[in-house]
Amino acid sequence: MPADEFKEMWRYLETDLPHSFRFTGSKADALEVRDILKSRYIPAIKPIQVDGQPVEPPEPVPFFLDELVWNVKAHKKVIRKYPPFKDFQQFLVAETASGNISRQEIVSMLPPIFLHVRPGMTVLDMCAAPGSKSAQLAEMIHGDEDERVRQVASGTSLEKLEGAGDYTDDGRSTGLLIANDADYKRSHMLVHQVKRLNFPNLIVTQHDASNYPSIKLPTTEDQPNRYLKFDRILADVPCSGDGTARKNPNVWGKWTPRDALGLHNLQLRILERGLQLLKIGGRLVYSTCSMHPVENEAVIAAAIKKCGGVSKVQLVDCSDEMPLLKRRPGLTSWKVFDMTTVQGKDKKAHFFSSFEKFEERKRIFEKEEPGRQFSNKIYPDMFPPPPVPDDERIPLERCMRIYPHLQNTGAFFIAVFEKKAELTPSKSEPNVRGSASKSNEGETNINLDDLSSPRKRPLEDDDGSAPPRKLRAGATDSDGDAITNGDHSPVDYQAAVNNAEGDAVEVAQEPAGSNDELQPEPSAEPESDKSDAESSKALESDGLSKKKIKREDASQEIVKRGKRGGKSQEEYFEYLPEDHSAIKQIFEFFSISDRFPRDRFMVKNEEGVAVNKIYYTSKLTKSIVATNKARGVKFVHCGVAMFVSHSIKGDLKCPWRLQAEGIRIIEPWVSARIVTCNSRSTLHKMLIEMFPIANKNGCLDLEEVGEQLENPDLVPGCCILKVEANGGELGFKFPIVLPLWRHPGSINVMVSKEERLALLLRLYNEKDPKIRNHITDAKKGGSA
Ligand SMILES: C[S@@+](CC[C@H](N)C(=O)[O-])C[C@H]1O[C@@H](n2cnc3c(N)ncnc32)[C@H](O)[C@@H]1O
Repeated sequence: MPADEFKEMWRYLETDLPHSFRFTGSKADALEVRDILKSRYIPAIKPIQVDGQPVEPPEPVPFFLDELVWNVKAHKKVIRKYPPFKDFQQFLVAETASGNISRQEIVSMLPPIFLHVRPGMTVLDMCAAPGSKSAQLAEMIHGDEDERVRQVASGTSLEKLEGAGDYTDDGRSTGLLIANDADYKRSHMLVHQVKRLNFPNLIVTQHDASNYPSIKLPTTEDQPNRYLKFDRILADVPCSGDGTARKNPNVWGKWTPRDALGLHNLQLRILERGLQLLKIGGRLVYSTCSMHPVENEAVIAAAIKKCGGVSKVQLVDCSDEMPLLKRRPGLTSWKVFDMTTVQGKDKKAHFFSSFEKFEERKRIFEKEEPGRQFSNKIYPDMFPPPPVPDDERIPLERCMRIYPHLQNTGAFFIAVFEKKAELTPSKSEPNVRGSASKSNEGETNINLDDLSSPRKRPLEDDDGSAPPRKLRAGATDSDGDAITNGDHSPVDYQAAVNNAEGDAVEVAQEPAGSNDELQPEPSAEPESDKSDAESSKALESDGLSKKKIKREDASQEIVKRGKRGGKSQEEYFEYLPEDHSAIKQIFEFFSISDRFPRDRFMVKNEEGVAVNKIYYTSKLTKSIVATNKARGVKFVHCGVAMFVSHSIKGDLKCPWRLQAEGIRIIEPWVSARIVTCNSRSTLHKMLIEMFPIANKNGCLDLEEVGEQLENPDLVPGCCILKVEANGGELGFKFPIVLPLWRHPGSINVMVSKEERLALLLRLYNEKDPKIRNHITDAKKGGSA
């Protein structure tokens, strides 16, 4: 990078990163919420002036389509001070809670876009926690299936619906996302994040990605041993995180060159495993939030070499993709940087352009300065690949480097691969350890029994050290060396880089370092089953006490045990037979079409008893979970909660109610117990009232909803409250479907407080603090 540009980059690195967010969910929903931002909040913010100068209102980021990604540059003091900004902030918080907005760094949104995921594809996210990119991938697999299912269920033939992607499951996407993370706590953060998506084509696993198990597919007559290969793979690997310095200022104090040296091998093994698991013709994106070539181009070059060269895997030239995204080409030459000390002091930086030069310098030091030690993690493949004939050359310039100054973002590295042929296993395969073996087609078959053995930790590195767990948090030096680098000014750094080969450069005194984690993480608490608690509160609100359920949902117990032990615990995923009495009862009560599959319902207890909750998964999810759970694949999560059981006082024809999470999946196929609402004021009444509301013979007039409740066939139990898109006087563009509990003389809407607040704000711009407090403060007895 030219010196002037480097200074410019440094200037940006020293400034705060603008906040950014993305509209999420199905495209139609995302566009609607975006339009509320554009029509309600932006015009109110635009006239604000600070010290006579107009403020910068939130604005869409130009290289993302459809204005679905926005930047907020205004300072937080301004946001706190001015009411239109405060309103906007309230909207952001509410929509984030209800899953329509996701706060995410701009650069972090890029890797999934370069994957070109379409509905129907099988996708693996190898290092997925906390899950922001998994959410993007899930949305892409989902496509516009909500709309398609609606049309198919109302009689349109599937063939008539055009569009890219496989929706042959009666309008539903046939695709699958497997989101994986090696870390127990982080994998539960991931579950928390992806659960909000209510996406049945999703599995969360907890494995070391560098040894990711081969996933078996159900046997067929001619193919007894079939393994899943993925159409798309994201390897957003653990990295030293220097690209996040704007967001995580602690990077300045904690970063050391050894972070990258310690991570290179793990990154390489993860990438290699990803390329093995990829279909021929499939795409893999490798990404880091680091600018360090040892974690980036060096990993890319080494992986291609180990996989058999450019005839097997190619780097894709993406220069015509996202044309408005400013980027720099990948590096083709670089130096490897280490920092040495003697007894923790006398810090010196060394740069090497080849492994030979490094070894030479090491030998000199061994003789002349025996106390001074280099990292023992410098390997030949960390250096630029040597010159080769043109047809073997790896075009590293096709990698993409996003620097902070190019468009006021964090830094990121992205490389896109396409697999051209089965891989040639390299002789010294570094990513296959222990009992892994090679099949004929370059597939690594891992003996899962070995992996689950406590004696043989699959996460261990060559030297027995576990891979870094605190990722992007300036991975602690794997040599146990406590060095942190100094406060490099651009001049120091440049001087060091330009210095003669391997010569030591004194590095400025390090500032008082902070021991804070670099990246504040969301709560690492394992996910608890909130909706169960919600549902019991809802019932208590009826004055109906929940009978003691004899058995807890086993998964809750497991989560609690897991929390105590901090270790992975077994989860249960038991599918119910399609003629199970509970399924039969539910299908009859709600008059659910026979076209809706009955064989994909699952419970999460060891005995497979439908006692508390019934979950729904996609077909492929079911076949993968059922085929692999006994093979030792660690499934952490799958399934969308669809039915919840209540034992309440009084006779109920059907004790099962539809759960808010799953209602949109099944509603198009339901033809009984639907209550429609086309009045703004009635819907408003139902949303602001936390307690059961009486029908028109009682204290509140529920207009046409009240009339529907007069129908004697609508016996107590769960109903669906339905507001059609663009229906009646409402003018809402959203179709709304919510679970509604019908009591003998009253009803209540069964959604969480957060969702209720978000709906009121979105649909009615309801900001009345009395109403909001009434909902927020509702204790037991409210339906939220
Ligand atoms: C850069 S973060 C991933 C961020 C994530 N893709 C997102 O966008 O939210 C890297 C993740 O890799 C995980 N990790 C570290 N070592 C791993 C390994 N050997 N296998 C799988 N995951 C690993 C960490 O727990 C961490 O959550």
